[in-house]
Amino acid sequence: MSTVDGGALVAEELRVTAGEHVILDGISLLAEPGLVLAVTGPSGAGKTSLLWTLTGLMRPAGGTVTFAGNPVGDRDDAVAKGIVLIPQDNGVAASLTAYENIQIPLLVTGCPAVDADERTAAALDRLDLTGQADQLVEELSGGQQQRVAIARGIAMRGTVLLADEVTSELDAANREKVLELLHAEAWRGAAVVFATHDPDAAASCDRQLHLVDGAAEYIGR
Ligand SMILES: Nc1ncnc2c1ncn2[C@@H]1O[C@H](COP(=O)(O)OP(=O)(O)OP(=O)(O)O)[C@@H](O)[C@H]1O
Repeated sequence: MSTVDGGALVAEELRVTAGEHVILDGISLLAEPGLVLAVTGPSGAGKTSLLWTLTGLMRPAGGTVTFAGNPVGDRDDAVAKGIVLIPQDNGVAASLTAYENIQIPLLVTGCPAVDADERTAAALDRLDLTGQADQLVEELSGGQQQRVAIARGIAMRGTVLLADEVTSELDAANREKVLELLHAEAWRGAAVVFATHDPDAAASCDRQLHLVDGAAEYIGR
């Protein structure tokens, strides 16, 4: 398994708005390499908005996001810094195969073809999807599609992995497997942030940032 020379992802005093609506106010976050940070909170608490802000998809109205001490700008800048997002809606292309959904982003980000093939096969294997490699994503179940999205995110081998509700459609066995994979990503050296509704899943993480009414508190060490 390759490792990354990761830095910390740090958000300070984030204020995130949508028009007049204040989604997050004064949120600070530390995601350290080697650890899995759970972001919890009720539906609408702002978990997705927080992850989108960390990866440059939403621009904060106030506050800062830095990686390894350098400001995170737009999405392209976040990608260049190795900040990988597995989105809540999976974001997989229905008309491509499972294999293509993982391989193409690797090729687009400059991974040599031989390495892309090796990483794609390995990621499919880790999610028990080798048998579905050549199936179109639209032919897969919701849980299988979610696992393709996770395989794609893991194959990117990011410095930071932001995983948004990635166990919501999985059975208990697959949920356990995915939690193990998130911890394996941290052991590889990534800083992992996992947004979840699931208290048991959150309890398995190293630390928990709980969002309520746009504010946050840390639970755990
Ligand atoms: N583009 C937007 N325009 C207006 N309101 C928005 C926008 N994006 C998010 N919101 C609002 O911000 C709040 C937080 O939404 P967000 O999706 O971040 O919450 P969440 O904690 O991820 O919720 P869930 O657990 O249901 O996915 C919600 O009230 C939502 O309606």
